[in-house]
Amino acid sequence: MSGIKFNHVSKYYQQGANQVVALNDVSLSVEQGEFIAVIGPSGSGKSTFLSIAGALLQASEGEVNLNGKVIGDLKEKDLSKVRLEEIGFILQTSNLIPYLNVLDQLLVVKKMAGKVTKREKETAKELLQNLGLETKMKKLPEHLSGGERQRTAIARAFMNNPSIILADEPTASLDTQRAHEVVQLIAREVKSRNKAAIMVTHDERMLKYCDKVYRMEDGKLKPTSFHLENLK
Ligand SMILES: Nc1ncnc2c1ncn2[C@@H]1O[C@H](COP(=O)(O)OP(=O)(O)OP(=O)(O)O)[C@@H](O)[C@H]1O
Repeated sequence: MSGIKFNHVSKYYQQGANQVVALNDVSLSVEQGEFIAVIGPSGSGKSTFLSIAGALLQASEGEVNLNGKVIGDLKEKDLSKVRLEEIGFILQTSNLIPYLNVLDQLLVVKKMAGKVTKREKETAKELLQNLGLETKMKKLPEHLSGGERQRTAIARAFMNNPSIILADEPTASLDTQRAHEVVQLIAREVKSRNKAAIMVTHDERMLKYCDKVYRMEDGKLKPTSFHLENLK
């Protein structure tokens, strides 16, 4: 199978003598070509959920399947490979490297792994062009607007053509117009290239771009009664 599947996943944290139940028996499947949103109050378990989906954190119980691989069965080396090759992370702040220009932000991982091929450079340029950054390729992050920085981070997340996209509050630092643009870009990538995407958001205006909306409450994930059709 491709995409993400959570099968009765729970996560517990030990806090002194107490055990915090951050995820409580979560089951969910996100198929290729599907864009889902997770909303919910602070502390409800959204970050924990996304970290487990991104193989950054292991579940305490249950099984997580990413593109047919059971994450709990993989060694750290294989987990790193999955993160690098199969998952594109888009975070709240763009986390760009201050001394690299926009083009190099996309190529830095390739550079570290060896030599950047002509083809890879072309791919990076095409991506930046698609995201409206063609005139910004040689600019450093400090000379970009918040929206341009976030679009650079998105281009970077798409660089490896990951089949899974995980976005944690991707619109938090953006104005309304940029926020819509950024989420539309994610939706477009999901639909045109058949990816599976999960977005954690507080921004209800962005839900209309998603296929399904779930609400996290006290570690439980439930489908919401948001009427997406009405939002469109
Ligand atoms: N490393 C940790 N150790 C102990 N408890 C933790 C840890 N990380 C999270 N928690 C607890 O687990 C619960 C879920 O936290 P989580 O960060 O997943 O929620 P969230 O919905 O992402 O919150 P927010 O919207 O504020 O980011 C909270 O009660 C939190 O205090």
